[in-house]
Amino acid sequence: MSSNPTQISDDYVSENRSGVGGGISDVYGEDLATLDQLVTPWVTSVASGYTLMRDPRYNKGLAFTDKERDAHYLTGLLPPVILSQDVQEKKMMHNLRQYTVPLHRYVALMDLQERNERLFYKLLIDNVEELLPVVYTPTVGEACQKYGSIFRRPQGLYISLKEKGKILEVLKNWPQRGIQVIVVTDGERILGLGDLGCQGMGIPVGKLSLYTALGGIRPSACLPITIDVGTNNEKLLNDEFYIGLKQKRATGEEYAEFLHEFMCAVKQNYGEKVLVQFEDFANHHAFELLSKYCSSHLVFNDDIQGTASVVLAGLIAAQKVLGKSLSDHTFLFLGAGEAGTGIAELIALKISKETGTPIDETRKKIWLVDSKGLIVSSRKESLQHFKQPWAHDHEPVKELLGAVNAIKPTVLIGTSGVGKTFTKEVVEAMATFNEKPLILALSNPTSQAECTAEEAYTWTEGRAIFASGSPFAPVEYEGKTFFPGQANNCYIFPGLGLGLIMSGAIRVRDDMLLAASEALASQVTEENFADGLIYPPFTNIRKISANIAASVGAKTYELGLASNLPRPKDLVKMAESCMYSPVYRNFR
Ligand SMILES: NC(=O)C1=CN([C@@H]2O[C@H](COP(=O)(O)OP(=O)(O)OC[C@H]3O[C@@H](n4cnc5c(N)ncnc54)[C@H](OP(=O)(O)O)[C@@H]3O)[C@@H](O)[C@H]2O)C=CC1
Ligand SMILES: CC(=O)C(=O)O
Ligand SMILES: [Mg+2]
Repeated sequence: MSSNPTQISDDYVSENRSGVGGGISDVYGEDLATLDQLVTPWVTSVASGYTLMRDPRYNKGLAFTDKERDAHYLTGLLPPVILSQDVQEKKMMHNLRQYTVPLHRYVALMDLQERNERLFYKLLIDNVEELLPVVYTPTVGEACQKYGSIFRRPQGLYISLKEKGKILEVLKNWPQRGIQVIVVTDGERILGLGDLGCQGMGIPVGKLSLYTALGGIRPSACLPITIDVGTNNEKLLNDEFYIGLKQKRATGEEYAEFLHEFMCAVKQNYGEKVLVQFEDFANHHAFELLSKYCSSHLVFNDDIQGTASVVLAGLIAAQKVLGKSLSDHTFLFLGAGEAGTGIAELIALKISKETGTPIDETRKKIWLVDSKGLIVSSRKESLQHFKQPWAHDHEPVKELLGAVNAIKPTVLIGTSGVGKTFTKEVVEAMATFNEKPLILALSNPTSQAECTAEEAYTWTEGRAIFASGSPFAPVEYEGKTFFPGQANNCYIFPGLGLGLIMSGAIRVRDDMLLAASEALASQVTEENFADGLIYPPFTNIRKISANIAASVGAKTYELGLASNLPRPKDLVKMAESCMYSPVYRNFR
């Protein structure tokens, strides 16, 4: 073999391409690359000493034992004390609690994730109720808004228009190979905060940390991606610290072609079974992307489908408190976009399956209001396609209050992204014709919630059943404590993803979402109901996720869409055994 490295590389490629590989296939797919396609030269080495301490996957900080310090050239690089992971956790939680500004906690947690991954996940798992609002909504929203200035080390993969024609190569730059879940955004509708362009990266990073902490997916199998096609946010375009492309968003053919290149590259690089979760795309792309790729890829839109599944779960659970079946309700939504119409459609499907009524009929119990008022048949021609099934016969109504008084809903759901829209009059109206009005203020972050928990309870004199997208603290009203629930898709996507992965699913179907809803609803206990909750607390979320995964897995096998055969007998056990544990490993 030549000593010229280029020559070696060429020999290697041509040898492999000729198929003389000793029967061993190239798992990285580089055999399939054309000769003129550039490949990344991967090197695998054993980390020790300083490099080991700087690798977040293996770093244990002061928890390295004397034996490990000796064997891995760490002696002297650390102070002499040896701390257990539990003591490290206690210390880190103590440090975090010193910060009074939530964003400072966020930055400290991101630093920890980059320094010591296992400790980060142990903290998150053991203190989920306390830390969820930091790594996720509401704080992640503020983090995205200020991403340019808090940005230290890049996380995730940035794919911008500059990489057009080379997306496959960019994917190959990511250091991990066995990717199982990708969360991708183009940053155009970040929570209810609008277009944050490239700074939306906080969302895929946060969602994937929940895939690991709540659903047990290995961190190395998770890939956060931000597609940067520009931004229409003038403030960002004029910000000298903005981290993304300073140009207006690509649209039309240019956008579609770029996304198509991305989806093809993902499948080529990671195969058929990688789950792609679309997150926080604007609705003018979200519905189209989902319908375009749902029959060729394992794709899932969290805002449309995950939100639908979590809300349906709450409604199924609420049947016990309200003594009413789903078909007895009348639903009114403020907001007719991804979340609103996604939820509406899954409710209609569930009622249709339960009662045997055609879905066109079950839709008639569901009404939606958008920025122009109640969606009614006289508006049909001018409506976006995802709103059209909800255009029922009714005279036009401009305002929410008018719609509430006209429709008299039993359930009011906010998915508008606009805060304070469930006014006192609206909530009081709900309380006049419902003994127990069910009010869901789903918009995130907290600043965009349609009403607060306190408002919901006081304006209904303590009769509301309330849940919100971002968490609210318990409320004292007339000597009684009310516990607001959190209706957020993070109850669903980690368990759903685990179920899809463990069964080797190749497609996502509505029946899997329904299975996830039933599984989540079945986890609400009598004690939770007594507290006024329609969702179980997050403290047991890994157990909940295992149950959701088992139900989704069972449905995947039933539908013939599972590729991990034969089907394991006990799917809950299977799910639990698949889950990542953040406990430190011992090094030889
Ligand atoms: N809790 C959870 O798990 C989730 C919460 N969400 C939250 O839901 C919100 C909406 O998300 P999404 O559905 O994706 O967004 P979309 O942009 O797809 O939809 C927003 C909808 O709200 C309507 N709207 C906007 N302003 C008003 C207003 N002043 N009065 C009445 N309607 C209005 C829009 O009307 P028009 O069509 O006329 O423009 C549109 O129909 C966001 O805040 C998001 O964070 C989303 C997913 C999950
Ligand atoms: C929770 C979520 O996905 C959203 O607000 O967009
Ligand atoms: Mg979202």
